[in-house]
Amino acid sequence: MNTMGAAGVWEEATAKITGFMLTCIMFNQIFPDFLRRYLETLKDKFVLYFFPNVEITFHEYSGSKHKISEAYSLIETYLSSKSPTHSNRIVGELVKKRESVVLTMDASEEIADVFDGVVVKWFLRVELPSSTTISWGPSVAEKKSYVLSFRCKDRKVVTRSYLDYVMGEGREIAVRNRQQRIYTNNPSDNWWEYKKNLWSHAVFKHPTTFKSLALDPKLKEEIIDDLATFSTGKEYYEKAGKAWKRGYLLYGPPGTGKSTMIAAMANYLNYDIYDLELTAVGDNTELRKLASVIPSKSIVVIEDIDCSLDLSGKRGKKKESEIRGGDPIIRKLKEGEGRESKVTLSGLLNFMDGLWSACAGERIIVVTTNHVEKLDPALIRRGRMDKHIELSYCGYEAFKVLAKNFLDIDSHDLFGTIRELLEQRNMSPADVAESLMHKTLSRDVETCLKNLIQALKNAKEVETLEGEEKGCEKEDGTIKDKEKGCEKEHGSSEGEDGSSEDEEGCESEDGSSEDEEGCEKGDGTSEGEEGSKKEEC
Ligand SMILES: Nc1ncnc2c1ncn2[C@@H]1O[C@H](COP(=O)(O)OP(=O)(O)OP(=O)(O)O)[C@@H](O)[C@H]1O
Ligand SMILES: [Mg+2]
Repeated sequence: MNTMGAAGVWEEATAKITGFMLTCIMFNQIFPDFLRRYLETLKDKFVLYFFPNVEITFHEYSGSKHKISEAYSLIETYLSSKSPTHSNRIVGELVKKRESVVLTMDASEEIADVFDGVVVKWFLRVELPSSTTISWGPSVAEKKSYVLSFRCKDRKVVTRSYLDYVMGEGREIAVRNRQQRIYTNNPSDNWWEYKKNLWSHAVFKHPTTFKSLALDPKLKEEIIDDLATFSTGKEYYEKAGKAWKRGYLLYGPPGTGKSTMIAAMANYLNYDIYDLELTAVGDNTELRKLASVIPSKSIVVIEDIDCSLDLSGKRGKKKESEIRGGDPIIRKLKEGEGRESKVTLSGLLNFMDGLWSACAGERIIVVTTNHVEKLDPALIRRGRMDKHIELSYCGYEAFKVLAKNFLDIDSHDLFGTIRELLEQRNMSPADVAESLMHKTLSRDVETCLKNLIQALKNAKEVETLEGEEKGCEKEDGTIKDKEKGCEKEHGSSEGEDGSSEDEEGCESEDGSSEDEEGCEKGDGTSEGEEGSKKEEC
């Protein structure tokens, strides 16, 4: 009975479906277009009644798994301006300039927004890794996405106007609240670990500006002008068919302000700094990956490029004897540098040119070196390094800037003497700055100036010693005693009363005392022209 009944129901259902399909075919053939459209609208209303909301999802990472999606960041920034008044869980973050806390939604919280009378809701979805297997490595990063939901009937307004509005506002707020950042590349072994980021960053707060930079005023003016022309030159570069990028080569002896100038440039342009540590880059492919995620309005910095890699093709391996000798800490550091990098000169040239040509937006690359003559001409040719800037020893004009910075004075009776001494010898701005710094709470300006005079006189004396066949050699501001290995930097001898801080004897570069090597000083004091510092190596 039961079996018969089931068969009957089945037959009945089949007949009904067939009937329905035939009706649909007849409907399409018989009913006129306008009636069909009307019925379709009715169907839409029916769907809308039961499923009224549309959802659009913006994932944190889309496309490149190493780069946060621009839309996601802009939405995040936009939503930071919307106070999540009804949320119980809110995230706070300090932003620049306003120095105030901005509140944003936490995971799984909702923010409502109104645009042109249309109400929408934003929701932060965080998906934890679904894997239940036990892993000994670090956990896989969670996946975040912003979900925008709105009524189906508002689809046009949302997709055509609201989203554009959100992106535009996000951009503006980002510019207003931007915290300048300094990035450095993570070693590639850890790329999977650092939440997929190739670069890690810190907030960049460097007080240097062009005003406080001790530099010849003409050169300073020229550099500022160059940067301003570049940053406002979008149309010019487009018209000229040239990628909007500019390369600066900063070269000169240690302590002449190369790194300081980079900070001044970044502050002037309000750009982020991407400090590329070449020794941490495995090969050219990694270098390209790093380059591909650098956004516009960035300064890419390669410091001391001649020390990072041997770009002539040979790897920069330290001499065995260099590693064996010296301070144990320095030795450890030097050993650590041994990580083999396969970045080649051509890889680096591509990083500079290939990338820049391919990406839109302004970027600056700054390369610094103490030894410009060691660099391959291809690396520093115009077009790659468009502007070569030599930063040299402290001149009188640069000294005046330092005197203003450190002592807050524009003139002094001792300025004349200092001017003469500066003309006679080479002292880096770093050494001048050190001599000018207050060393006591009394903040006595005259003592500081006398310190500098003494340091300059001492430095001059050393040059005289060189002439007196003491066996010392001048090398980029460094005096070396070839026979005894006694090394001393120009201008490093200074103290409150002009006495040398180096009372025990000469110090080697790594800070180890070399008294035992036979380096001996009379009384350890610097006595200026008359009582000359007695130094016997
Ligand atoms: N031109 C300058 N103007 C102001 N301060 C300077 C200048 N040059 C050097 N200094 C001071 O000296 C210190 C060292 O300078 P900086 O690190 O910029 O030198 P550098 O040329 O990068 O040296 P290195 O070649 O060793 O990297 C800075 O902290 C800064 O205070
Ligand atoms: Mg430097």
